Amino acid sequence: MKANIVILPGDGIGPEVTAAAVECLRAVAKNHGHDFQFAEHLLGGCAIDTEGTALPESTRAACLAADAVLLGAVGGPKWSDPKAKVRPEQGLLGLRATLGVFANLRPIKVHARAAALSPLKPERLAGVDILFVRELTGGVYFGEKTRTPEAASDLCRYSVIEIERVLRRAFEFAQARRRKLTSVDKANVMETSRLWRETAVRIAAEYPDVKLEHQLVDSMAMLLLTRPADYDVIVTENLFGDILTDEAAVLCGSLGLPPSASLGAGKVGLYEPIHGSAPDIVGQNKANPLGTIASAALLLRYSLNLEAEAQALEAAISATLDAGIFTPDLGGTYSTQQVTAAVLEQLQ
Ligand SMILES: NC(=O)C1=CN([C@@H]2O[C@H](COP(=O)(O)OP(=O)(O)OC[C@H]3O[C@@H](n4cnc5c(N)ncnc54)[C@H](O)[C@@H]3O)[C@@H](O)[C@H]2O)C=CC1
Ligand SMILES: CC(C)CC(=O)C(=O)O
Ligand SMILES: [Mg+2]
Repeated sequence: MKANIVILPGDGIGPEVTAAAVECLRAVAKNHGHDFQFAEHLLGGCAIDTEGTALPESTRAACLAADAVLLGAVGGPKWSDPKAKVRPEQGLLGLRATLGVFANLRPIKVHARAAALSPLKPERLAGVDILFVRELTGGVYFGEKTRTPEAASDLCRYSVIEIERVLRRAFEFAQARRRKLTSVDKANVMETSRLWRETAVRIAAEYPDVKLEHQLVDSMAMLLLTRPADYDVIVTENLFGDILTDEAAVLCGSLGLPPSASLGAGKVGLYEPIHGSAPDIVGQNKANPLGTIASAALLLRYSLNLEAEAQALEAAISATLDAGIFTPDLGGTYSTQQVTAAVLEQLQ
């Protein structure tokens, strides 16, 4: 098949990990007789430096016209002055809104050898397989912001439509998995959460085969570490999902491992690792590329409908971890390029 894939390396370790994923996608294309065309564009701090804006019009247009978009990460200390007028993260939020990708899938799978590096006891990690569905285009990240010398505010707003559409996605994923859905909110305090919970109860009637439960976000943060194997699909709003999924990465052994797929009603999906630009390790050939390579596997699955190819890439990642070929975040001594070479070898 022919596919046009936009690559947004971004900032920090973004270019290192996207280069690794592109190599893997090229290998998959070669092995299976596909024609993937890659086009790189600017997003984030690198775009601010050259274009004065975090999401240039040329990037926006290229993403809208693509079959799929693969992103590294944006941001870093160079662009983090609190008084800065434009910020790299605005570019990423703008891209998510432009593509309308309201459902951010963040699968948390535990690979036994990598998870041995987790601070959690191995018996707690046995059988962990969670799919987070994080609402991605609403809530406090997108609400009105105010600032005076004395005070600041960020509005958290959700419409019923925004809540319904992401809940339906989550129920559908739960139907195809173990038929349990945990909806996470802060309904004891927040009005948006009360609307979220009310909507979840109403939508649940459409999915009688799925068991719905509610969990407050603060206790969820604790349960994720004490009883992680109890969860199947977890659906939550934007900010809670951002925080809980970085916490859940601890179950995997490193923030460098979990991938993500952001999907909406439109044709273009956005794929990115869940981590940020890791300024502390940039340019050292130390970044774990597996979260981005696994995001490329999700791209094959959800945007290109190439399930066998997605599975082949996931199996190559798994075999690399089986062999203990770890970057330093997993306690290893292998470089980004050596880990990528090991995945490529597994793909042969
Ligand atoms: N999607 C995106 O583009 C995101 C961007 N950011 C931005 O990234 C910048 C840094 O944020 P932080 O809070 O430091 O979060 P971070 O996720 O960049 O890094 C947190 C820690 O995890 C490590 N880490 C992250 N990814 C890794 C990988 N692939 N391999 C090995 N180690 C890895 C880093 O070295 C660091 O010690 C900020 O400007 C932030 O706004 C943060 C999260 C998401
Ligand atoms: C806007 C991003 C920096 C938010 C984030 O941390 C994420 O999506 O994981
Ligand atoms: Mg995050």
